[in-house]
Amino acid sequence: MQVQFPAGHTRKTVDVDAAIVDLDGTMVDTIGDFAEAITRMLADLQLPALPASAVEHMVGKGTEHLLRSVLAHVLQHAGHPQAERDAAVQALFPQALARYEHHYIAINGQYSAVYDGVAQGLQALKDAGLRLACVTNKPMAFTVPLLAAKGLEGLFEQVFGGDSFPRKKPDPMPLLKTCEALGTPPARTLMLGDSSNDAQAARAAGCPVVLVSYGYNHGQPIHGVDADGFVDSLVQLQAVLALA
Ligand SMILES: O=C(O)COP(=O)(O)O
Ligand SMILES: [Mg+2]
Repeated sequence: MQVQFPAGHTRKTVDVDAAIVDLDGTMVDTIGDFAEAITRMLADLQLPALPASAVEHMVGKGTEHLLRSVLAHVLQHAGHPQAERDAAVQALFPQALARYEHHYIAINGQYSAVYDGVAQGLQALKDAGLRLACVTNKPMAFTVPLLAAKGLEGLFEQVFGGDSFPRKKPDPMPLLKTCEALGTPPARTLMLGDSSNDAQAARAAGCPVVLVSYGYNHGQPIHGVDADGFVDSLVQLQAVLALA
């Protein structure tokens, strides 16, 4: 299958055999799940609540990064002096992680929704002969039940989470290991994601990359990210990908 990258970018066409698809912000809008698990965790630790709007900017780099960002934000707004904040985050982290994991597993998928066009767009790729893998920074214990709850698990030959390999996106390792598992060369394996994390991992791995415009990009405009193309819905991939 050939990918014709959309106009407005350096136009090029590449042949691809597979696609690696990100989860949070690309397939499922999970901010509600993150916000709910964080709210319950902070209540357990008797810390002030975090506005849901702050969560979106902290998602995408895995659980540890998320919880450290949440704790630092909450302590800062509680007037905790900067000099002591890192030590306080460090001290609170183990309990925060345990309570967060407990709550996340309990509510996983209940406050989240599959974006429009995801199932249809990915099924069209499969029907055109592309092999599909899911690669997320979300831990596997959250990823597998979420894909199942949203009816997406059957689309993927391989699923890897943030704890599947020693390094997470934006490191290229998860994409390179997935290409190995699929048996497809990186240059013929398209990355579909929603953030600079996905794009940087793809560039470093040598994978072509298309980003969705609707996800979470750490609070930055997505069109500023170095990528080969952008789509507003995964159904638009049908126009971007030409059957070869
Ligand atoms: O950071 C996370 O938990 C998940 O992020 P991703 O699915 O966008 O990789
Ligand atoms: Mg994402």
